[in-house]
Amino acid sequence: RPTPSGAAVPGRLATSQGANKGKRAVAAQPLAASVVTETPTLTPAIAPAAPPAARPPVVDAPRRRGGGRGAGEHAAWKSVRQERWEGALELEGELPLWLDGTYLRNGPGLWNLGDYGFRHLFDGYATLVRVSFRNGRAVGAHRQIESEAYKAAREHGKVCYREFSEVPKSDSFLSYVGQLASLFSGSSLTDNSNTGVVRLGDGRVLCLTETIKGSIVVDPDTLDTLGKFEYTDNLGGLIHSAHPIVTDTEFWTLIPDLIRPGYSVVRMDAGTNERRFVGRVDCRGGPAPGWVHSFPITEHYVVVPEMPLRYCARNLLRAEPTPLYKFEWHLESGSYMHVMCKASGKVVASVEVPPYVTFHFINAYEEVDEDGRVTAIVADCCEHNANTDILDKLRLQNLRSFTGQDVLPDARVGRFRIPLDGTPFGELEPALDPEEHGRGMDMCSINPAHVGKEYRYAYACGAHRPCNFPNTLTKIDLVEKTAKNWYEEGAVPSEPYFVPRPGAVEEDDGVAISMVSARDGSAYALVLDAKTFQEVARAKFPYAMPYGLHCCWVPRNSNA
Ligand SMILES: CC1=C(/C=C/C(C)=C/C=C/C(C)=C/C=C/C=C(C)/C=C/C=O)C(C)(C)CCC1
Ligand SMILES: [Fe+2]
Repeated sequence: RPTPSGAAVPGRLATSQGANKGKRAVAAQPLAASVVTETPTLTPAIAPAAPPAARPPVVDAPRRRGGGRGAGEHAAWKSVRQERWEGALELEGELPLWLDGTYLRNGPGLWNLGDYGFRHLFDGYATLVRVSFRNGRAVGAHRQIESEAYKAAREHGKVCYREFSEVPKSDSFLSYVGQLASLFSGSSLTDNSNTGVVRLGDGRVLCLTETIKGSIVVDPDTLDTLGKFEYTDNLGGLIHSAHPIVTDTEFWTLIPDLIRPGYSVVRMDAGTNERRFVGRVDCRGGPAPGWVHSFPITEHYVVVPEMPLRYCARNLLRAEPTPLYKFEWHLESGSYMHVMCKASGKVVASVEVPPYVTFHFINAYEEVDEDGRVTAIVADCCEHNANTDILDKLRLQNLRSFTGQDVLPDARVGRFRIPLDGTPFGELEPALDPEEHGRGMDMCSINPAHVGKEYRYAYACGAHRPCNFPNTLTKIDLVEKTAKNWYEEGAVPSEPYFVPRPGAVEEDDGVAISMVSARDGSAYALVLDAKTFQEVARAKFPYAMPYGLHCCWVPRNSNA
């Protein structure tokens, strides 16, 4: 059945119009009636292509369908029920009039294929959420990203590409051999771009995951999938950091080399599709590079982390997930931080540091002496006390079965100090007492004007214990070493994304926006005054929204 923009949504879809009827909803611009393309209650979010009996079994072991409407299961961990929606949002509070643009949030919002439920949070097919703010009003929308992986799953009713923990099930030995061959070429890896979303300096908006082929261009207004972002260089590689550093003029990323353990540091100018090789970092430990989900830069340097949680080619090939999925823990291999000069591509420091586990770097900056010489690099991250347990805690079964016990592993703001004077060791210490943010710490943002520079404030998810997942929003003051926390019983907030007020001078002059999935099944975009960390408004979606990961901000007419 065609949706308003003409896209076909498969199968048994009821189109209910006027989802906001009877509510105090205000549209930013006259909109056609808001449209929900919704599946009937309790049906899978994607319909299998044929009745299950007519097809070979797609599960290796019976698994209760996840994402159902079971009592006690939080809406944050249930699949989004509609392919797409758009409409005016009901407002509580007053939005600042200067807030003029679109907040985008990406994340794995669909964890079911028919009766088959995925295992891990990171497996879900990408759901892109938009909240556009104008004249004190808000319009919301969401849409599934049309990756090849998602389209194939929708068509065949089964996993067709290698996801974070899910792999296609071979129905014959021949197809198994075919899958192995395709793995080496990278063609069986997913392009399900469910992790990040960034606005490039030239205005294009990219959704990303860790496969290079999973870089997908979307339209920030319609949420249409516009196509693959084709890198026109010959740098090759299958995977890269899910979090490039993007500024108005450039894009930096890391490409791990799994054959000859190391990383290529590459840079792409805004307005082009061509990455250029800047330099290479050889790993100090083995047998493979450490996982580089993200990394930080400073004004003159790129910081390349090498943590003992390392990629594992064997695990990439496995048919069943291992305890650490595509990775392995190699404590004996050591933990390192490398620093590369952006201009020369030379490695200017490579130090051993205490063991660490991090997915998200917060920021980095240069420490200078009284003569203006750079003496050290300071790099901050959300650090999981060198404990990989967090990956297991993010299995959907664990997320859905909160019993009131405090099971979220402790995390902190880990501050590395990397001396540039040839000293072989670097330091890693907490930047503030982790009790300030409930010993939960991940999904961070900062004022974009401070990327690579000294900074004072970071916004992240923290914990109000007992909990099984970060359940607060926290504003960290790295100078005072204190935190301000937002908490609402039963709420699961996503990354608080800092949006500066145009013309702002102070670092925390702006708002922090987070999408919250509430316990009662409602969902809203929460707007906090970044200075006071008090709520200024919430814009409510008329349906439940699953948890999501990372965000970006597209100012209005930023391309005009
Ligand atoms: C690793 C490979 C792949 C997929 C990687 C993906 C989808 C990684 C996603 C990582 C994320 C979202 C990390 C977020 C961490 C958040 C934490 C720890 C929050 C903690 C709260 O306290 C494939 C693309 C599937 C294939 C190649 C290898
Ligand atoms: Fe991430």
